[in-house]
Formats: sequence, structure tokens, C-alpha cells
Amino acid sequence: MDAVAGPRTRTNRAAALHRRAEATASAASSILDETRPAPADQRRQYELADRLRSAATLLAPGWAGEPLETVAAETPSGEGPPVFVRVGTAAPLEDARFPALVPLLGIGHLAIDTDARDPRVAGLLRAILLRLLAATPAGCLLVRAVDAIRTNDTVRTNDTVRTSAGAGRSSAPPDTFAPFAALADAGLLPPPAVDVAGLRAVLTEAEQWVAPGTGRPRRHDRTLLLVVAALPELTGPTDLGRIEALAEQGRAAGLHLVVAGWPPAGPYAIRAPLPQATPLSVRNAYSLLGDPPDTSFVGPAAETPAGLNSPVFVDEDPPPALVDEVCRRLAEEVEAGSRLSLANLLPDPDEPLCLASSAEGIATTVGDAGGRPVTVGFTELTPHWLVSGRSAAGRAAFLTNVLLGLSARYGPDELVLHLADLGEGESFAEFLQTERDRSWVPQVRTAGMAADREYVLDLLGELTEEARRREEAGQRAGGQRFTALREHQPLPRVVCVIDNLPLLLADRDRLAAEATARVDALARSGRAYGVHLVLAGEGDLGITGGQTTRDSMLGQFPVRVALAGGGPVLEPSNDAAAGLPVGSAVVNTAGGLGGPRGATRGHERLVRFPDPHEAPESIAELRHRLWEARAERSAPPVVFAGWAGPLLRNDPRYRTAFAGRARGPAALLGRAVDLSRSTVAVPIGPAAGRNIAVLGPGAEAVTLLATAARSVAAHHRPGTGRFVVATLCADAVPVADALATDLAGQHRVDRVGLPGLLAALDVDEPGYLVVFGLDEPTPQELPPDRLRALLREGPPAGRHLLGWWRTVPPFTAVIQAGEEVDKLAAVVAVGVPGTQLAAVFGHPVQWRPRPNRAMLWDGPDERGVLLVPFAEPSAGPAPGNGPDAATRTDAEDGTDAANKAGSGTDATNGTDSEDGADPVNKAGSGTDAANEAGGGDAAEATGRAGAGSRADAAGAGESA
Ligand SMILES: Nc1ncnc2c1ncn2[C@@H]1O[C@H](COP(=O)(O)OP(=O)(O)OP(=O)(O)O)[C@@H](O)[C@H]1O
Repeated sequence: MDAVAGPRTRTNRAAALHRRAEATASAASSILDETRPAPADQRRQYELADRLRSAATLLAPGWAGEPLETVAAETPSGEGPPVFVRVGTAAPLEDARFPALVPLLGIGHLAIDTDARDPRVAGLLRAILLRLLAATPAGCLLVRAVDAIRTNDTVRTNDTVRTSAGAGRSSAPPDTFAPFAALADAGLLPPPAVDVAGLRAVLTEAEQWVAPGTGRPRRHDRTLLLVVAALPELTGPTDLGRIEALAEQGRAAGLHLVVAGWPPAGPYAIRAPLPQATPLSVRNAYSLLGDPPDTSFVGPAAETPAGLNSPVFVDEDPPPALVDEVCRRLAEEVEAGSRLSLANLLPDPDEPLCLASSAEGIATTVGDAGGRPVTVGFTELTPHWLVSGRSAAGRAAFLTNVLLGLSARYGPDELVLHLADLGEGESFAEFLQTERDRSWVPQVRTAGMAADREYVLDLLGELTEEARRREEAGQRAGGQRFTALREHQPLPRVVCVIDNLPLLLADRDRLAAEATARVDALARSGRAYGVHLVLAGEGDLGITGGQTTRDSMLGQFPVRVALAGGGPVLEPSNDAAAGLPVGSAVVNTAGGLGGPRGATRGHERLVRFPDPHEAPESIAELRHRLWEARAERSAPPVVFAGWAGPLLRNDPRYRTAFAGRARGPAALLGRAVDLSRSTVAVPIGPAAGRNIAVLGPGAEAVTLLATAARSVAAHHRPGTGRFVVATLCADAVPVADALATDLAGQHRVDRVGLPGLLAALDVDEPGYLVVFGLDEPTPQELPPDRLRALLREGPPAGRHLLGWWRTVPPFTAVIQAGEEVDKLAAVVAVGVPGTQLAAVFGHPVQWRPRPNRAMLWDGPDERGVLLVPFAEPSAGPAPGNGPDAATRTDAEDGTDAANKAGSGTDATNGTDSEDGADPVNKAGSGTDAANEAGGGDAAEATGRAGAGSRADAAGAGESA
């Protein structure tokens, strides 16, 4: 008959059978619920419970196992994540109870057959989570949660709404993890995933955690816990498969799962138990605990899984105040612990400093990547670095960290630093003397702040020379490179930092071309001889963008550091630096090369670095320790501060002249914009061309001529010089008067106008004609050929013209066409553009005037010397003649940041070019007194630059 029954009959019968089976199962379930596992011998049960209680105290002490009602909120965590955690109380008999523990972190997972819609399960999850978080040191347990109770409920409610409006809305279950909200900001427990998309994102993160190399590097002291309170309704079989796979692989990778509602209900209910998980089944009155992974409660010999032979009453919801208090404490601890400080990058303060050898290379910690220090160095393989970041990205902070880190590790015999910043502002102050703190970092040999392009060009030139000297020494020794060469002579590694490099290269002029050529040459030759470059700035630094091949210039810079906005120093396809916050950097040691997204990049790390200025005391302490350990007579850095104006009276060469020790008369004009801050002098003797023509419209030119005359006077013993000070224009009268008065105290001085000057021209007596305003229209009385004759014939007879022309053409008229100007005079231009000077020299001149700078052409060399003219209008009494002199000049002047500190006690402020002081070569010897003074002098610029003098620095910056 069945065979002939229609489909409808067969369906009805199947439905009836199903209903009957369901009714039977339900009846069996309630009978089973009431039938607890049969207790064995009661006395043994008591004994066993006793022993298990003691064992639990050992296995799960404190937070992991104590009843939560009795644990104090301030109970400390353990040393690491607990292996066993309590899920409830097992009660084989009413009064024989012991904690029910499950092995979790480090061993397996927990699968609860009911999801958190059951309030007991929600409470249990919160209890487990609280225990695990509180028992683990803050930050070592990261939790990701999935909780679709509300979403599922909304789906269901919406279904209901169609039939019964509003039903179910008010009874939405609370978020299972809401009491843990305080952990979100600390990154310990972000808001739970509530839908399938969220679930999948969490699964992806967990998969990355499990598969090393597909995400950020995993810290082995961290565990990831994935807690599922309720799976989203739309969870598909693929998602469930991913959860199973994670459970399978997680244990070895520090990933653990607590899944409520497993096996999941619904169409995919037929699911194997969760791999490596202890199952917990929640019944009406109690729960049952299955066997943990790879073992059995009955004993290892058990063939069939038996589970714990006792009902378990799962832990109840922990008190919300306790959860809240613990979470806040954890969040605070994580926040405090994640704040990096300079100390994290420096050697332990208890360790001696500067013990490392730089023979094979030097390295320092530059930041932290996921809790691990990241160290980068300078070796032959990674000789030079490019560091890029937008303004205020922390470039100075990063560089300071690196330089302090290197200085703490390598002593001055192992490491020499040259620091230059073309940008406006006081850089490198941490390394230099200030008014209040006279210590310095002894590894620093030179420092240029608000440095001119010419300064940096000189620095590059000096270092290229140094690399060449080393290379030659290596060749003489049979082709030795740095490491071998060091065995025969003390040879520190040199690190040269140039910040704001684009200011050097932005103008595509001759200087930029020359600078690029020097960088190129230095990068190549320095590599094998321990001379290393760190070029820093914004954007592509003006040198990237081209091809990075092994042989290209960029190929010499394998280390690329991209701070916020610094992506252009990475390869164009490498977007690792996109969206970086301040305080982070991508450190790439393969020329900025990227790689497939998500793939391991052994050559690239995302680091966090501290702001060193949050720890000024660490900086000061380190600087003092380094300074106190410096070699005897070690010299402070030679400092160039772009905004500072040097004083004649403090000039070492001027002092030498004043003391009667000069070799011959010379006009001192200022200090060169170079590494050694040499005095710019025009020798005045019987040779051709020993006159000075100052060209330029402003007061600076007038001051320069007066200072030149004073310095010449200082070269003559009192009473032996003869000066005619003439003014042909009104503007210079006060300065000329002051000059004449000053000189009159020492020498024979005639203060004259045009007639006196004309008379003086006819006198054959040796002496100096100091003439202000030679461009005044007085051609009848003073025709160009008379002046030309004086310029040409005067010097051999001991007569020299020091003259000032406001404009260039009248001077050009003095020089005959075709005559070489250097046979007539040294020319100093102050405020005159190079274009106007072409007529003087007969060739184009590259010079763009800027405040507080002058250019000297002396001799046949086409290239002029850039100088900072002496700032003071009057020399005052003899240098070093006591406090009055110093005080008076300082007070009058008020513009000299660099030179103020000396207060008249500094015997030789600045480097004396006569001494041949050479910061690159000499400082190691520690015997250069001139350098020492120079440092003292200019270091003041660090602490003192006032607003006025900064404006000058800005001018210098603009012209760059
Ligand atoms: N690691 C850091 N974390 C947070 N803030 C930082 C960090 N380093 C520096 N800063 C802050 O960022 C600001 C800029 O820092 P810094 O002067 O080092 O930047 P910069 O890139 O050199 O700036 P600029 O080129 O404009 O002079 C400062 O206020 C500094 O305190």
C-alpha cells in the first residue's frame, strides 16, 4: 500500500513521525535532567572534592579560580596568562563541591552548547572574561568578541512586527560585553562584531594572528582570545569552517576561542564538536563538562569521552562594579605601558656608556614595532639614510632620538657627528652648550643651525675630503677598507645629518648642482670608509624620484625612513606610509621597496618612536654623563648659527693682531660661512690689488668698511699707522666720525672731506685712505683715472684705498675695460645683486644678496667667499681689556646672539683661521683651543637667539 501511497500521504506520515520523535526526545531530556550523574561511593566523593579543591587553588589561583564574590578588585594579575580557568562549581553531592576548571590559554578552547541569549551563559562568559583579563598582565591578553544577540533579535523582531506591531522591541537583550566597554580605547576589547561582516573581519584578524607573516609580527608574549557570545543568524557554513580551522590551528599560535552556541543551531546544526575544545552543555538545572582536548576526566585510558562525572553550576554574572573597576585599571596600565619614552631607545641607565666598537658598523634603536625594539645602523651595506616627513611630523624628534642613541653607545673615538639644518630655527640644542648648561655631547664636532646653503656645501666638501683621505690611506695600505684601516689608526665613523635638504637643492642653480654632485661623490666614497649621510627633509628631499639602481646615487641610500607625509622616500608603489600619525615611521632598509600587500616585509617595519622632549631630564642626564666622560681638553662643537652676527673684538685674528702677533696687516671683514668659521681677511701689503672696494647701498656696507679700517689699524703698533678718513656723502658721516675718533687714540688720523681727500691723494706718504661715498658725482675733482692710478700704484708704495661705493657703475668706470679687477682691489659686495657685478668682473656672477651676508672676491678666483660681516660698529678698547669693554660693546650691540656668551672672558672666540683649525680633521685630537672657544661662542646662539636675530636667520633661509 505504501508503495502506492501518494506524496502527500508520505509527507504527512513523515511529519507525524517527526512530531512523535520530538515529543520522545523532549520527555527523555526532562527525565535526564532530573537524573543527575550517579554519585559513586559518598565518602570517596567528599575526599575527592577536598583534593580537587586543593588542586584548584594551585592550578587556578587568584583571579583564575577564586569565587568572584570574594576576589578583591585590586588582586594582582599573575605573571602570564592563566592556563586553567574556573567555569563554575562542580557538585557531585550537595555538600561536596569543588571548582570546575577548564584548560584554556595555552591549551585549547571552550565550546558552550547554548549561546548568550541564555542569561546564565551571558553571565558565565562575563565571568570567564573577567577572570582571564584580570589574571593576565595588562596588555598581554587581547580579546575580540562576536555578539549578535541584538542583531539577531532585531531580525526576529522585524519579522514579528509584520504580524504584531511593536512586539519584542522593549525586551531586547543587553549587549553581553557592555560592562567591558572601558577596554575598547586601550585596544584590549574593541566593540564586538554584531553581524556577519563583523564576524568575518574578526575571523580574518584571527587568521592573520595564526598565520605568521600575513599581518604584523606577532608578539609571543600576547594571546588573542576570540569570544563568541552568539553567532549572527546569517553565519554560513564557510564561516563555521573558518572557526573550526582557527580552533584547529590556534593553540600553537596563541589564539584561543570561547564559543557559546556551538554546535550552532539551524540548518548547519550537524557539526562536529569544536576541535581542541572542552565542551560545556547547559541543561535546565545544571551543566555538564565534557573532556578537555587530548585528555579525559576519567583518565588517560578512557576510550570513550566521559566528561566530568558531576553536575556543574556555572559561575554567575560577576558584580558590574568589579568588572568596571578591573577594566579601568587594565586600560590605564595599557595606556601607561604603551607610552614610549626616550629611555626605551637608550641603553639601560645602569650600564656604562659608549662601550661599543664601530669597527663593523654602528646601530641604534630607532623605535618600537609591536613591543620589539627596531634597530637600524650604518654599515657598508646600509651606509646612508633618507628621512622624510612633512612639517611637524616629528622629524627633529626622530633624528634627536637616533643621534642620542648613537652617542650613548659609541664614544667620541668611535663616532663623530656633524649636524646641519638649513631650516630656520634652533636645531640640535640637545647636543650643544647653552647659556645655562655648558656641557655638550662630545661626539658632535660641528653644528650648523639655520645654515646657509654655502655652509652645507662646505660641510659636504670637507667630508668628501675626509673620505678621500681615508680612501687614499686604504689604498696605500694595499686596498684596505674601513674595518682593516682602523686596525692601524684611530678612525671614528662619521655621521653627517643634513635636515631640510630641499632648501639646498630647490633652486636649480650652480650651487644646487654642485651640492648634488658632492652628495653623490660622498655617498659613494664614504660608504666603504665609514662616512655616513642622513639626509632629511620634506617630500622627496629633492633627490628622490629618479631610478634607484645599485649604481645610482639613490642606490647608495638603502635606508629610508618615512614619517607622517614622508611616503615620497619610499618606492612609488609602496604605500606603507599612507596615513601615518605623528610619532610613527616606516623604516625600510631596501631603498623603500614595497612588496605584495600583507606579505612579510623583513626589510620594512612600522615603528613608533617617542618624543624625546617629553623626557628633558633623560636628555640632560645623558649629555652630562657623556660630557663628564669626555677626553681631557676635548673641544665643544664648532657652531654656526645663521642668525648670529660675529663681533670683531671677539675675533681670534683680531685679537692676535691686537696682541702684536700678526704676520702683516690685513682687513678683517667677518666670519666665513663655512665649517670652521674662519675669519675672512684681505691681506694688505705691497702687492698689486691690495685695496678694498666695498660695493652696496646700505648701512651694512658702511659698517663693513669701518670695521675693515679698524681691523687694519689693529695690525699696526700704536702710533705707526696713518689714516685719512674721508666722507663724500652725508649718510656715512656719523660712522666715519666714530671711526676717526676711535683710531685717533692709537694712530695719526686726518678726518677730511673732498678737499682734504684730494690733498691726501697728492701726498706720497704711506697710509690708508678710508673713503665713504666714492660714487658721489664729483668727476671733475676726482676723475676715475686718478682713483685708478691710486689703486694701481698705491700699494707698492704703502698707500691703500679702502673705499665705499653705493652703486656699481662709478666703480666700474674706475676699472678700465679689459683690466682685471683683482689687480686693483678686493671687491666686497653687500646688498648688490650678482647681475650688477658682471660688469666689474667681466663674467656672470652667481650671488643673490641677503641680509647679514656679504661676498668677497679677492684674487683671480671667480668664486667669491660668503661671509657674515662683523656686526659691531665700534671696536671699543682693546679686546680682553676687562669687563667694562665687554659689557659696553655687548650692551650697545644687542644683536649678536652667537658672541655674547664670552662676556669678555673668551680669549679666542671662534676658530682662528691662522691656526689652520679644521673641524673635520682636528677635533679628534682634542687640542684645538680655538675650536673650543669657537664652540663656547657659538653655542650661545643656541640658547639666546632673540626674535630680532631670528629674522636674519629667516632671511638666510629664504635666500636658500
Ligand atoms: N613621537 C612623538 N609622538 C607625539 N608627538 C611628537 C612625537 N615627536 C614629536 N612630536 C611632536 O610633534 C611636534 C613636531 O615635532 P618636531 O619638531 O620633531 O617635528 P619636525 O618634523 O622636525 O617639525 P618641523 O620640520 O616643522 O620643524 C612637536 O610638537 C613634538 O612635540
